[in-house]
Amino acid sequence: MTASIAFIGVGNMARSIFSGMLAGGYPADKIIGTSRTPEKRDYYHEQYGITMLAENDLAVDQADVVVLCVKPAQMQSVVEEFADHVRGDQLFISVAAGIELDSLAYWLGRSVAIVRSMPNTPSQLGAGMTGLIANEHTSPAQKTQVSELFSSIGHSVWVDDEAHMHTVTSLSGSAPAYFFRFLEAMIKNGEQQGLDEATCRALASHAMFGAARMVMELDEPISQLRQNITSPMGTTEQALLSFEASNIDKIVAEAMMACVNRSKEMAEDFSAKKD
Ligand SMILES: NC(=O)C1=CN([C@@H]2O[C@H](COP(=O)(O)OP(=O)(O)OC[C@H]3O[C@@H](n4cnc5c(N)ncnc54)[C@H](OP(=O)(O)O)[C@@H]3O)[C@@H](O)[C@H]2O)C=CC1
Ligand SMILES: O=C(O)[C@@H]1CCC=N1
Repeated sequence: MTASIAFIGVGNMARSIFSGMLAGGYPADKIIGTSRTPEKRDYYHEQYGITMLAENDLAVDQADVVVLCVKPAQMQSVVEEFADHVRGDQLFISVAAGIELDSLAYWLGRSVAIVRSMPNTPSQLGAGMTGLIANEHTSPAQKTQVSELFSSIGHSVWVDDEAHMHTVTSLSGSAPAYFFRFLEAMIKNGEQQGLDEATCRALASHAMFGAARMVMELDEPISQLRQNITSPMGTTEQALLSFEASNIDKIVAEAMMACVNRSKEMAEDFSAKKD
């Protein structure tokens, strides 16, 4: 039987997940979303055909699976408000950065299956990547259910140590934004060289897409794929030398560690253990 799934907080990430699910054939009448904003409720209902509710507790009452999609700072108050409605047979999935399984369990107030996930927005195109970790109350069947859900909108990996979720955030959750920023810089320079924005966008994004496909589909070291483009005394070599002169490894490592450190800070700031 198809599970009823409630998304608590319909924003960018929830929309990315359920629109990917709908595109993959998940029935709209099995998806519930919540929002405090009447216009958003009307819009999402009309646009996607899903049920939209103002009350989180009513959504929880009707759901087999509850996906927690509010901002980390809002998670405690949102969860505590509906905690009285939680049933032991439900499965909770959080997408929030930094929020730990123990904190979620504490706020939910009972022994229940909880999966912490770190998805990303390409999920809306079925091209997502999600890191997952489950608490001790999650059964193998529930883990399979979660794998199937995230596989329907892309790929997923389970990690065995919750600390690795910070790394997952820096490698895939936040990473689409790094690549958007890189593309923005490339397009800006292409325009400065005289090409129009649309042409620059097409050229650079297809280069990024093709490169990503080569990495995923060819069984070759990435360094080899790079060298195959880099003719001695050619153009690519000059571009790469420029990156090295700016110490690209250091730039990227600093950005990723800034992401990881913020994720750790959020875990500390929004931990139930601080109550
Ligand atoms: N964006 C991304 O790429 C990723 C985000 N995440 C995680 O996803 C979560 C959501 O992020 P994102 O989607 O970007 O944020 P958004 O601000 O886009 O979405 C959060 C939504 O929560 C709703 N909300 C807030 N309070 C309540 C409430 N009491 N009841 C019901 N709904 C509520 C808001 O809608 P309204 O005000 O209308 O109620 C808002 O649209 C975060 O925890 C983030 O860490 C994880 C991976 C990637
Ligand atoms: O920026 C954030 O905090 C969220 C988590 C990963 C992507 N967006």
